[in-house]
Amino acid sequence: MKIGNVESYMNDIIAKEGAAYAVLIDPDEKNYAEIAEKVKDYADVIIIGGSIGICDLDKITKDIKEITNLPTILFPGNVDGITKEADALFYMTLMNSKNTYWTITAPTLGCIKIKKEGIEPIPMAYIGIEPIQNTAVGYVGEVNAIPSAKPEIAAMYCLSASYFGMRWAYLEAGSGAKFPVSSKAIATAKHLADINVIVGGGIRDPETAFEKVMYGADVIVTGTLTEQNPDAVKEMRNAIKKAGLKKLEKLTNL
Ligand SMILES: CC(C)=CCC/C(C)=C/CC/C(C)=C/CC/C(C)=C/COP(=O)(O)OP(=O)(O)O
Ligand SMILES: O=P(O)(O)OC[C@@H](O)CO
Ligand SMILES: [Mg+2]
Repeated sequence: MKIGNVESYMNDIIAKEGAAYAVLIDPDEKNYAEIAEKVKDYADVIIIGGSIGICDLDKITKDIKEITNLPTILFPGNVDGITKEADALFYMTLMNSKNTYWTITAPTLGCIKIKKEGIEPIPMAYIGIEPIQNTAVGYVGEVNAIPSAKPEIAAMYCLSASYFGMRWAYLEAGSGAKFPVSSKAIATAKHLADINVIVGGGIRDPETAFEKVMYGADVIVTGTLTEQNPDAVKEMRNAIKKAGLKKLEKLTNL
């Protein structure tokens, strides 16, 4: 399967800047247009999705695209999270769900529409990490949460995902998580698996974002922070890019 434009764009940013910044906009958020306006100059991509969504996704996605002029990637909470207005979609399997609906059936039920609408699928292993069990995604996705004290289990899922041919793994603590995915889990995953690692859930300040990138995160996602305070996006971007370049320097000086 060939790599599409949005995925190549993300790979280029990661190669040149060491890390990319994805702002999650929940289409259920009433002030999505205001958020889009405020983040457009600082996010690299906008990911659009909600874990319990009843909204006019076509219009909202079109509006966000027009306002930001950034690549939009769907982050579907179910088969109703697909719209032709988006540039790409995380074709995701919730790898450690107890219910096969979330590991294989939901994406499969969506794949023909994704093909028909010409949306670029980005294969992604979506991996739920403690404290995801206390968040909407953990509940809806019936996740068998990986203990935060067991980074090697998270890393094992990333290696497995890479052997399944996935190019992206999303270590997810859950939207609004009390604490983010551990840096040890990120570093262990990057050490073990040749896969791009997205980290999201509970990242509320630039210092945390900086640390997660230094430990290996290729993409940082913020949703709650930038929904509540879109202006935070500027210092988040600065921290992510500063860490990204530092990480690249370290790698080239090996
Ligand atoms: C690829 C296709 C068509 C479907 C995949 C469907 C799968 C596997 C979904 C995984 C389970 C799930 C509920 C994912 C939701 C991901 C998401 C949009 C998280 C963000 O949720 P928020 O809306 O920010 O959380 P709150 O509801 O707490 O605000
Ligand atoms: O809302 P936050 O906690 O930033 O989490 C973002 C994303 O990982 C949610 O799926
Ligand atoms: Mg939400």
